Amino acid sequence: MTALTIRAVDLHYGAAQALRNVTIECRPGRITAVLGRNGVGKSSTLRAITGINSVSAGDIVFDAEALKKSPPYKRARMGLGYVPQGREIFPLLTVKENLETGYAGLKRADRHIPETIFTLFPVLKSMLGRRGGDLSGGQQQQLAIGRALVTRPKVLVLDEPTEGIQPSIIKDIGRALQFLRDDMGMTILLVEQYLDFCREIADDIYVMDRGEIQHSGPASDLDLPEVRRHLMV
Ligand SMILES: Nc1ncnc2c1ncn2[C@@H]1O[C@H](COP(=O)(O)OP(=O)(O)OP(=O)(O)O)[C@@H](O)[C@H]1O
Repeated sequence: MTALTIRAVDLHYGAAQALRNVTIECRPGRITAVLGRNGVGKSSTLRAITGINSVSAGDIVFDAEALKKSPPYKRARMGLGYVPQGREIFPLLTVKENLETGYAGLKRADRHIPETIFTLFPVLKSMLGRRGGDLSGGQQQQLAIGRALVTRPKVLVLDEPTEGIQPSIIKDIGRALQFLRDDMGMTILLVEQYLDFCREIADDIYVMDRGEIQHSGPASDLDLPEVRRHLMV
């Protein structure tokens, strides 16, 4: 099982500072959730982890190795899977072809779609030949998670997996993430605005406000009024 640590990270967009001294410990084989309103820096945190955005201070430590300036494709090859906000499905490719885009960093022998993906999300199997753009938002989210799983990640990071999705599919996604943690030992980090979802599935919860971590602790022991105060606009 693999640990992921975000250590004292600052991130700037030009002169504007989006992250200030952000430290997050993702324990191996656990689900960590970062909660926060729109625009507080959740996506920036994940883009710093994946290497899409460079940090101006601090580092990301993956499996005891500091990633420094390692580019996104190398991080993916090390076992970092990413499910971006808005899903970023290729609308004109079929479901199967979307899944196969996950093959890029894999050895030839590993270039197949693990059956687990269809066990977790049976709808993908029945829609393999359909275009990504024809799927509902919830089905696209399942496809985006499936595509990340094709890369055989050790650590999976997800950007607002419940955004704009109907409750029954949110439940399916929650169950899938718990299965990946409990049965596959995966380390999972998700950023969210939806408190109840995080309380249900996460082991550790961090609360972010204005680019800083304001609060953190085990999900079983949350100071709910304090968390809600940070989530209110
Ligand atoms: N590419 C960019 N250039 C300049 N500023 C940016 C850029 N991306 C984000 N920001 C700013 O950085 C801050 C943090 O944005 P970020 O997207 O990380 O927040 P978020 O918590 O993920 O919000 P959301 O839920 O809306 O995605 C915001 O003030 C945002 O306007």
